[in-house]
Amino acid sequence: MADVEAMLAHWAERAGPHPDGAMLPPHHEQCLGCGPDNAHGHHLQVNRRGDGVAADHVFDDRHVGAPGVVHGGAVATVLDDLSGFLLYLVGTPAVTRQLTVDYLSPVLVGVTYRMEARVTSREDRKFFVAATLSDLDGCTVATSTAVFVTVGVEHFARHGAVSGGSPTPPVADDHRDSGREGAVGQQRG
Ligand SMILES: CCCCCCCCCCCC(=O)SCCNC(=O)CCNC(=O)[C@H](O)C(C)(C)COP(=O)(O)OP(=O)(O)OC[C@H]1O[C@@H](n2cnc3c(N)ncnc32)[C@H](O)[C@@H]1OP(=O)(O)O
Repeated sequence: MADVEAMLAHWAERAGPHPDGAMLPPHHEQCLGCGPDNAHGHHLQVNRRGDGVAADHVFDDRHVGAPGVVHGGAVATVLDDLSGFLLYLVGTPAVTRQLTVDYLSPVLVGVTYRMEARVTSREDRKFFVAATLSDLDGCTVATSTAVFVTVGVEHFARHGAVSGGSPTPPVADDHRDSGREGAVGQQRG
């Protein structure tokens, strides 16, 4: 197991509070959605906007599915990752338990899209999220809903380290966590 203390420090460094409009920190440097050091990543830059989060994003040739059209998995990746920035507003680490994407129109390579996500409700350790991906004319091309489940930072320490560079390879372990985990963060709203 990676160092839980290091993971706690990683979370504490990022947890905020973050004022309205502030750019939010990446989940970690190698994150596929937002990590600045992931050569294959989307490099999302996400800001707090009121009670939600927002980002502008341009998909490139690495993300293509049908010619000129962004792969649905890439669309799901950025919607998931953007939704995962809400944990900084909720105030606790959390992971996606379910993600549902509606693909309304083709998402195009090389076009700027505006993404927004917000928490729609909370219930015990779960929070429910809605997100949209729209073009700059305001036409929504994809939407998602997600269920996030709050976890303790030890959840992340089970499978690898978060400090910069290549992630530590996972240890042989149960792929599933045992029992319910407590969240460590302060609830902020
Ligand atoms: C250091 C910081 C770095 C911070 C880094 C943050 C990174 C974020 C990155 C972006 C997001 C990601 O990619 S996250 C990575 C992808 N996601 C994951 O790896 C999660 C994999 N899943 C798990 O590990 C596990 O399912 C847990 C730990 C989340 C929970 O396990 P569990 O305790 O056994 O519980 P489980 O059966 O899964 O159910 C959890 C609750 O969800 C409910 N539930 C399940 N599906 C639904 C549903 N469709 N609608 C309503 N509720 C649902 C269940 O009823 C239950 O409610 P109730 O009984 O409680 O009422």
